[in-house]
Amino acid sequence: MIRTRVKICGLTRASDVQAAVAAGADAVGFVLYPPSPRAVTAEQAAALCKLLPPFVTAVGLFVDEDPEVVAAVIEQVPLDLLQFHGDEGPRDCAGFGRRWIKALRMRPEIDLHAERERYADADGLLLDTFQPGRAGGTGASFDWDRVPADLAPKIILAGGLDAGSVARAIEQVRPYGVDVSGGVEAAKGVKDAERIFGFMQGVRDGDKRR
Ligand SMILES: O=C(O)c1ccccc1N[C@@H]1O[C@H](COP(=O)(O)O)[C@@H](O)[C@H]1O
Repeated sequence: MIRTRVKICGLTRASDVQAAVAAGADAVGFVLYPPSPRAVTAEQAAALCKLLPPFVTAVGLFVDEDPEVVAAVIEQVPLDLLQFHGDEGPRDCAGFGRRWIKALRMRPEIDLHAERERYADADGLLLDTFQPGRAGGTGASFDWDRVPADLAPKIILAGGLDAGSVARAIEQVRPYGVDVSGGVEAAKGVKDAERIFGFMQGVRDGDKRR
């Protein structure tokens, strides 16, 4: 059985990191984008990374950040993977000597095959809902029929997922991984352990059907 990998994003508290790890998350995400209500400083992210056991990936999320700032953050925070969630081009993403994924917001006109070619060196393509004026983390989903089946092994599906929808999403899209933020929160930046566990159960249910 193929196991869908899970990233829980937007963690700001030690207890939430511990809940994500206990529930079996493969990766946790720290939002290093100051305008986000889920933003953490590099100091906070470094402290939260210390709570991670081996085999759990630390992901740093950036949105059109100054490369010097990204470089300074990764000096300070032991991030395993960088997530670029803005309009960064492939060369912007590749210049840090770290593995990276590129978030693509599902604009109406997006050509995912062209984006796959453009970001051929990415370790994954994260698909998030497009809402004008929003960088991401909208809590809204998009039409999963728009994801071509041949791209699925490279796709991390995001956007409005929660315990109630993730099994269906996995069954339909068969992505490499799923990513959730708002769907496991009690309030922005405050995760809810029960919702995290419910989400992981949903992933396991989806895996039985994929
Ligand atoms: O979480 C944020 O505040 C955020 C801000 C800017 C860009 C991306 C952000 N979050 C990412 O958005 C997707 C979907 O989140 P949600 O489940 O719909 O709330 C996910 O990759 C978050 O990491």
